[in-house]
Amino acid sequence: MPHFASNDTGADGAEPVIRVTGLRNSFGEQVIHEDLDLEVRRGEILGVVGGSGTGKSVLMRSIIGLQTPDAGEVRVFGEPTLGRSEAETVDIRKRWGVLFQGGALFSTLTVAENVQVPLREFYPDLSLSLLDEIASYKVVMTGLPADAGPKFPAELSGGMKKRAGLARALALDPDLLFLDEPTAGLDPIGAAAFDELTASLQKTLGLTVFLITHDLDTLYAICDRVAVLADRRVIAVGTIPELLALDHPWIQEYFNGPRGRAAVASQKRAAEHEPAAGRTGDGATAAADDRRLSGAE
Ligand SMILES: Nc1ncnc2c1ncn2[C@@H]1O[C@H](COP(=O)(O)OP(=O)(O)OP(=O)(O)O)[C@@H](O)[C@H]1O
Repeated sequence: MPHFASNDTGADGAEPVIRVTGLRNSFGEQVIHEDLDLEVRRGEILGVVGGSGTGKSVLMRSIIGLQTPDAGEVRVFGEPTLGRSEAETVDIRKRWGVLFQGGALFSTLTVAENVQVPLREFYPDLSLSLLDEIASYKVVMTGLPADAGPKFPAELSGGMKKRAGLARALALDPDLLFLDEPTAGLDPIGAAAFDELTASLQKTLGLTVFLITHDLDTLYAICDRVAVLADRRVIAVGTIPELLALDHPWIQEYFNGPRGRAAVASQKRAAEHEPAAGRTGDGATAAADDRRLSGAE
């Protein structure tokens, strides 16, 4: 069950899990974010979109403390995270998991050892047998075959690597999950399977998910709301119908362009023909998806 600090639930019970206010990031002369605000609500999957280089990953890195902004405030679970030491934020960092772009697995470690990295970092006294047990559980939870644990990343397909990265992100039973372009590089069937896994885990584990993506199918299939980055800030946040009602050229081009129309058509087909196996399914097809993933990549 997600747990929250006493001060992170407002009077309406909807205090955001992440609140970014007035964020500014720059690299030399290049200003990436200026006065950026964003809130991520408890229990939602928030998709984060924007053109290449608009600063989606830098935003995520600012939230998780890998990038020090020039200005602004970041609160996670109601606690400020900027300007605080690793020791001061350890209780917050334990409560999130991150799947970096490309999986970012350590190539010299097995899948099981990769999953154990955050466990060893935050719980150095865990016994080897418990580490193994938790890793095995997380591997299976993400739809990988049980024998994937002793394998090295180089022995895995692209889809399996993503699942291994997800297993590592879930190692600490987080409340909050960051996914940076999780379906990039996957074929459409593998991407659909990964979306379904994300939605299923989000629901089962009660996760809040911050999901950076370029994949319109993912947005339509599993995101509750979408935040749009442009002009150095978040220009809009809302459901896709809410965004479509806005008269912003990038938003209109993005959602109503050929790829956007194809994503809508694909959603309609899935709803008409395969309601249980569409990209918002309940995970019942995970085994079949996994077989396809393994075979397809
Ligand atoms: N460590 C860094 N040093 C200098 N510039 C950086 C650094 N990290 C990111 N940038 C620059 O910041 C900008 C935003 O990068 P970021 O990776 O956040 O974009 P993005 O929106 O995630 O892009 P994409 O969709 O292509 O992944 C880019 O112009 C990038 O070159």
